[in-house]
Amino acid sequence: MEDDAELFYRQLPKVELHAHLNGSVSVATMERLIARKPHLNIDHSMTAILKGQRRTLDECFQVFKVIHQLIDTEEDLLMVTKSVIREFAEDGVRYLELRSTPRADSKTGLTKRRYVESIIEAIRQCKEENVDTEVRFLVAVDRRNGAEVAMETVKLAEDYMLASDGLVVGVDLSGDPNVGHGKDFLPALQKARNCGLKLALHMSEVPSQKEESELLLTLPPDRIGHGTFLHPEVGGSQSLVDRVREKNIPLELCLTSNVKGQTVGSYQKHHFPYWYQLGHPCVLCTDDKGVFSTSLSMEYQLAAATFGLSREAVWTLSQQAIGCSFATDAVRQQLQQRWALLLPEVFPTSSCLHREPTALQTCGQGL
Ligand SMILES: CNc1ncnc2c1ncn2[C@@H]1O[C@H](COP(=O)(O)O)[C@@H](O)[C@H]1O
Ligand SMILES: [Zn+2]
Repeated sequence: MEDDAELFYRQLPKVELHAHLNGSVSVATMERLIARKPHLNIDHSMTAILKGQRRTLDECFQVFKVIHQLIDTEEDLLMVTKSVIREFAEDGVRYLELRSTPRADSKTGLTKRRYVESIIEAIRQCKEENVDTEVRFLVAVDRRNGAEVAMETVKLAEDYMLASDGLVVGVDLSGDPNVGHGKDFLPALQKARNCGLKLALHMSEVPSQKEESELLLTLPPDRIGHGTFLHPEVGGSQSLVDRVREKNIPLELCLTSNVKGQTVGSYQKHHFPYWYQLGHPCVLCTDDKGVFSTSLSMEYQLAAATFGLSREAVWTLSQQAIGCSFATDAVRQQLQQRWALLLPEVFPTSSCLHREPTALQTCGQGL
């Protein structure tokens, strides 16, 4: 049975800005994939990290390798993408930016182009089927594949930005942070920027990336993934923090991912409050809801419980995420209207709407 808090967090309209497609596959969908490919001898313990379990970041990347074996045809991609979109919508996500690394597979005939097209097709089908969430796509550059592939990926993203009716909106830089150096990707990322693609870059996910982060900030990125080790208290620097603040670059923060992947020691030690207290734009995200066995509702609930956020503060947090999205102004406006309409539904009877004007002002902030 869903308790009152769970209901609140699920009903809360939410924006998901940091979700890797293949990391977001649910147990139910995994079951279907495993049944399709029994010869691979894969079981669930190899595709997800359950409650209370931890893995090193290295081990997390092994999990992705297993998942990639299960998703290697256009048909798999279409099915997986549609399921992931539906699950986010069921969890109350009303705007979703999915990201994924184009892969080719000579055994199945999958090409990088067909990879991207399958995802675009899934997004279109969900729209036709009235799945209640607006979806955009970021094409991911995997740092493990080097500079040349990064440039090809950006070209692919550029082509589909023009050929997808605005569904492809940006480029992500991700992959094992201990592999490769950001400087190798600067030309590709600069090219992406110049042709109008937005940049969402994983930065300072591990402590050794300080110099790389300084370099990537010169672009600058439009959003930062994790940014776990940017601030001086954890070995980053004040000048990094100052630059992120000057440019007002939103942070995509993924609590469960960071704790389960052991880049952060505990929920209490997460960098969310550091940035939140500065009034810096922070967006709660899942990263890999399948691999880390989480949902965006759970992430909001966890952040509220760990850092003592009121429901009004949680509402403001979810609403501010609209402004951090890569959607057009028109879509952002529609989302703002949607949030305004949903406010009384999420805060019934005892809501801030019915309280003293001061509470109303706090609650309606930015509407
Ligand atoms: C845990 N923290 C993380 N840090 C860096 N990159 C990550 C990641 N989680 C996922 N990815 C990136 O996303 C890919 C899986 O989705 P796609 O196959 O692209 O859909 C991973 O292989 C990795 O490159
Ligand atoms: Zn990520």
